[in-house]
Order: sequence, then C-alpha cells, then structure tokens
Amino acid sequence: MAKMTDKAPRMRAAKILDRVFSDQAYSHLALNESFREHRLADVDTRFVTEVVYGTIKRLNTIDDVLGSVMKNPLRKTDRRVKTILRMSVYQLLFMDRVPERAAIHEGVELAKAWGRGGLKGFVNGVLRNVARQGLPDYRNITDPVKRIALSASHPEWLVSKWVHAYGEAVTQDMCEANVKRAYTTLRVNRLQTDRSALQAHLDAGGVKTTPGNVAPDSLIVTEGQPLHSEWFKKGAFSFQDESSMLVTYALDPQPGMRVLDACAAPGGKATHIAERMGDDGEVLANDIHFHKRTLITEQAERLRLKSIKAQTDDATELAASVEAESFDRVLVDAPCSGLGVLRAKPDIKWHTDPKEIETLAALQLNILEAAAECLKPGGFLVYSTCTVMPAENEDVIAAFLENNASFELDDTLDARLGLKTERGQRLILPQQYESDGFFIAAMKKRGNHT
Ligand SMILES: C[S@@+](CC[C@H](N)C(=O)[O-])C[C@H]1O[C@@H](n2cnc3c(N)ncnc32)[C@H](O)[C@@H]1O
Repeated sequence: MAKMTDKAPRMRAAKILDRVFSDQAYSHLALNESFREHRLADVDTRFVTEVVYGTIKRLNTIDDVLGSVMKNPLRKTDRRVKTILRMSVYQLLFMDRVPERAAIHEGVELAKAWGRGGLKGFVNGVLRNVARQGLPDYRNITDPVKRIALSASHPEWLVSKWVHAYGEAVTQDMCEANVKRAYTTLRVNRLQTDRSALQAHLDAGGVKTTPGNVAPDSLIVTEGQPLHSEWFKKGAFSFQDESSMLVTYALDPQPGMRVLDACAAPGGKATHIAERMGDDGEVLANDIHFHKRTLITEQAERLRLKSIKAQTDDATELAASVEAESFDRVLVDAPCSGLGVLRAKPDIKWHTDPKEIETLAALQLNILEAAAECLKPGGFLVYSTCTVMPAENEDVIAAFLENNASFELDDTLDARLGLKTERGQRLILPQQYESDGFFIAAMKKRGNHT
C-alpha cells in the first residue's frame, strides 16, 4: 500500500484537529483554510469534515473510552498520538461506513506518516481494545449531569447550568441535538426570486433542497453544494440559519424606515432587513470592528442592496455617532457565547470559560442600553443572541426593563414569528426545528411614532 502523504484525507483531518485541540483554532476556519490550500475531491472533503466535526462533537465520550483502555492518562500521551487516537476512535465507534479494520489500520499508518512510527504498536493495541470493548452503556450513571456529559458529550459545567435552567429531559434532548449534523440553510432574496424558482434552479444543478421548518423563504440543503452556483454570485440567496432569519420578522421593518443594526457584521441580518424593506429606506449596519465593514458591504453588493450603510463604532457609545431617537427599528444582535450553534461550531463548548458569560452579559446590557437611546418612541427594539444561556438572554432583558421604564415587552411577537412566545420573548432550542439555538426578545418604546 502507498505511503500516506500530507494531502491524504486522514492526515488533513489530523492536522486540523491538532490545531483545534492544541492552539484553540476554530474548527470551521481551520477546515476552510485547509480546503483553500489544497482542494480535495468532494468525497474526501465530506470525509475530512465529518471526522473533524464528529471527533470534536464526541470528544468527552471518546476520551472516556480511551481512558478506560489505557494504563496512563490520556493527557500525558504524545500530542499527535492523542489526536490520532481520538479521530480513530470516532471512526471506530460512530462512523458506520468505516470498517473496523480500516479505522485501526489507517490510524497506525497515520502514526507512521506523522513521525510517530515508534508508537505504532501502542496505537494499534489501544484501537484494538476500543474495537473489542465498543461504546459503553452510560444509562446506569445515576448523576444526570455526568450521564448527559458522557453520553451526549458536553462539558459538565454546561450540562449542569442547562439542567438547572431547563431540567434533565430538555437538556438531554438539547445535547443530543448538538452532536447531530448541521444542515446548510439558504435564505431566498425575495427581491430577485422566490422559493420555488430557486429550488427548481438549484435542483437542475444537482443541489437538492427542502423548504425550511420554521422560517418563510428558507431552504434546507439536503444534497450538493450551492456555494458555486451562479445564482449565489448574482445575489438570489444567502446562507443563513432559520433561527437567525426569524430575528428580522421580529423586527418587522417596513419600506421607507430607518433601521439601526447595532452589531451587524458580517451582515446576515442587515441584508435580510434591507430585503424585507424592499431596499427602500436606510439600514445603518454598525459594528465595532473596522475590518468587518467589508464583510457587510460585500454582501450588500452581491445582493444588489443600496439601502445599507456600514459604520464602525462601539455600540456602547453610539450616542457619539448616532442621533438620539432617530430610528424606527433598532436591532441588537449581541456578541454572545454562541452556545446555541454547537452543531456547526462544536469547539465552542470545549473552549468556553464559564466566567466569560458574566463579562458578556455586562457588555450585552451596555450595548442594549446605548442602542435603545437611538429608537423613536413607538418603535420596536429587538434583542437576539445565538446562545442558550439565561444569563445572556432573559436576565439581560429583565435588567434592561428594570432600568428603562419607557420600554415594555411586545406581546404581539407571536404573530410575527408564527411561534408561541413568552410575552415577547422566545427561546428556540436546537432540538425543536433543527435550527440554531437562539433567543429573540421584542420590546416597544412607549409613546407615539412621530
Ligand atoms: C452575533 S455577531 C452579529 C451577527 C450579525 N448581526 C449577522 O447577522 O450577520 C455580533 C457582532 O458584534 C460585534 N461587536 C462586538 N462588540 C461590539 C460592540 N461593543 N459594538 C459593536 N459591535 C460589537 C462583533 O464584531 C460581531 O460581529
């Protein structure tokens, strides 16, 4: 058999995982970078993607299994060997299409090709033991936090917070949903086409889709890759998760309005807002990072939207650049811990420090208070995050309402979302519609629109 090269799919997966585990690289960025460097055949791209995401998603379970067959602790194992073992265990226990013999053999070959030939016997032995033992039955663990953390692979601190907030059954379902595959979802640009025309066009190019579960104008990709479609280049659709799309419906922008998007980059919601307004009015797309401004303007240009104006400012100090009470709608899609998007970005669950949540919550409240000043009386203020964490969601809204008597929760949100809400607030869990975990709150500023 030929020697494994640097470009071989398993070597690629190993190097990406090594960066994620040891340098805290983001998996989706490391994958994109690797594919940009050397393009792979579609089948190999799918394999590398599944091994990388799957190994990260199932890390707790994989490490537990390895711990049970190894004499020395996994943390003392050579860095490369540890990565090889983890990704091989993923293939052995979770990938039906990889035969047991292939997973073990390729793990050993990888050790030889990646400068760890001296440990090939060790790798072979550990993997054979894992294959013999199989996946443990975790159902007998009585502590629910430990049971969920091991069976559905999440850190204990996070499971513990979720069990406390939502109970055991909801947490179990949420963690199981988070280790499933994330589907790509498209948002139709209604200024250029409609959902059935886009679906037919993509279908003709071999990309299969089905209508989304909860957001109008959404399509879920079930087969193929629409990124290189001519219709994407000309702006007929964008990539966006369904939960994220719902935020614009909550905001309810109308043609001719002035809308402030306080934390706008890369522009997913700002462009949706402009589309819903028929590109008539003004969307001020603000973000703190100057380098992200081009992300917004590039999307606006691709979608042929003229009503979006990008601005760079710290949203906690908007009063310096924006006139008070001058916008009909204000959106705060706040920076957050991202714990609702673990299907697509699973490394977040291992890299998040629980202490960061408090810092984020303080920033979120500061941004919300400053952005609220820009809203006209009678206008809607929408706050959203892609996290499932009460401290960053319901608690921020409660603190805001306590300090700002001129705002009230908007209980007409149900009708705009087409979903049941808790008096103007809706938490979407990843197990409900196969979309991201998201929080959306809509508030109204008392007074009449002038
Ligand atoms: C959740 S993302 C926004 C996503 C965007 N709304 C979309 O739909 O594409 C949060 C954004 O907030 C920005 N941000 C963080 N701190 C900020 C601040 N103090 N002021 C303004 N923007 C901030 C980040 O750069 C990031 O782009």
